[in-house]
Amino acid sequence: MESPGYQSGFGNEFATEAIPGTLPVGRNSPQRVAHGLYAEQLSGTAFTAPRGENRRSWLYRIRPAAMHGRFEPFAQPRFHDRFGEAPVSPDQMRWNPLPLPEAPTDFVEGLYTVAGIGASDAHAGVGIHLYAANTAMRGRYFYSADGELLIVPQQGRLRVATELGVLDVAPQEIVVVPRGVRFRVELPDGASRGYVCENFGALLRLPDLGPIGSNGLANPRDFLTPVAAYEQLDGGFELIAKFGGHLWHAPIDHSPLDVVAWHGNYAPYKYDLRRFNTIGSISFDHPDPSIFLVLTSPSDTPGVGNMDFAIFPPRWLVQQDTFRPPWFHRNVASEFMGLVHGAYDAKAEGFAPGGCSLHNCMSGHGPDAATFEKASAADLSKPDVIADTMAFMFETRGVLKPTRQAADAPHRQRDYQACWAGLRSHFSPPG
Ligand SMILES: O=C(O)Cc1cc(O)ccc1O
Ligand SMILES: [Fe+2]
Repeated sequence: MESPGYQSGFGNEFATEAIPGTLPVGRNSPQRVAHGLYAEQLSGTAFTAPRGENRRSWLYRIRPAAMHGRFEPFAQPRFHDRFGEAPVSPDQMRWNPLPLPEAPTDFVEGLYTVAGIGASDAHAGVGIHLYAANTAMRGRYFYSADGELLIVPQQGRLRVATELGVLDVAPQEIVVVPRGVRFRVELPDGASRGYVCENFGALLRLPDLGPIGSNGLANPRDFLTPVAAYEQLDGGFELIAKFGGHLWHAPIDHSPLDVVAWHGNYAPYKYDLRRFNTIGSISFDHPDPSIFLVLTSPSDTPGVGNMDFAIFPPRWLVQQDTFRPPWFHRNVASEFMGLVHGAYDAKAEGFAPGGCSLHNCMSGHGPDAATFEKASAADLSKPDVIADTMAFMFETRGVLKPTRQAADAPHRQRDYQACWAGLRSHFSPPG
């Protein structure tokens, strides 16, 4: 399973063979597949979804996915769908980075659920998880039947070996593993950490660009899907599934990463966030953060995301007569933020790379007191450059309910609200 080669484009009809001549020509399911392989379809949308949304792939593999032992419950109590076990407070919340483990911990063992909304069987909402891990998954494969996984590494590279090929992903890149696709994560840099959004809703897609035109934001050709790569391994392995909010494991006597060729438009992909073409105001005012949208999972209501993935990349600020950082605001949407690299322009201190914050529906937030003072006095005759930074937001239409472990976590910053305490009243009425 070497050679991360990639095919470029978003949601394309890809076709790829690790052994030339494997894909059937002009049909999907011939009586006998080349090289003695099995044909298997993997669907990511309803069979009857409109053509523009329909996603499925055909996999030509050594053994079908049906072959494994019986599933039993798998104990990993930090990774689950029990959002909001206690009443959800409207408090603004922030956490320091999840501590890296000391004992050997692989990607699945290192997953830690922070918050979420909705459920996989309602096909709406998300689960938001962190991971902190230090060892490769050995003899172990994982899939989520509950949602696609948008993984945002913050520290350490990931080698994500999937049924459809291998993706090497570094901090400031993201990877999306579709619902159902089996994979193994290796950690070439050892101790590693990051964020995961498990999307229970409609599949992530590129947003419409409206008046921006036909180019800009995340461009389709910068999304990379792996070429086919397979491993032929027999042994006493384990298949772990997240299914209905619970974890299960079954014995499997071979590697499920045994797809020799595949074609279709349902496949994992990666994207380098530094390729994002950032568009902003060149006159006045700070635009809404929707201008930073990378991917969106639409809801049934036009224009309202089930989940929006936005980033805050390096950029120039040139606006005149403008308070340039993010404004104070309350939103109908709920905002979970993480920081991959550098510092975030609304928070002078306390928002560390690897940390996260949660500003729920209608909870007031915005720049901290130090940022407000500095930006209110800044010299606007010169542009500012925001360099060396990469923050992101998972924004949902529903309230994000923290898990009990996140609400009670020792790494939660109980004094977070103090960052606004220094915002004094400057009001001086005339006369
Ligand atoms: O709260 C935040 O920091 C995220 C954010 C950034 C921005 O530029 C405008 C609105 C917004 O919610
Ligand atoms: Fe916000």
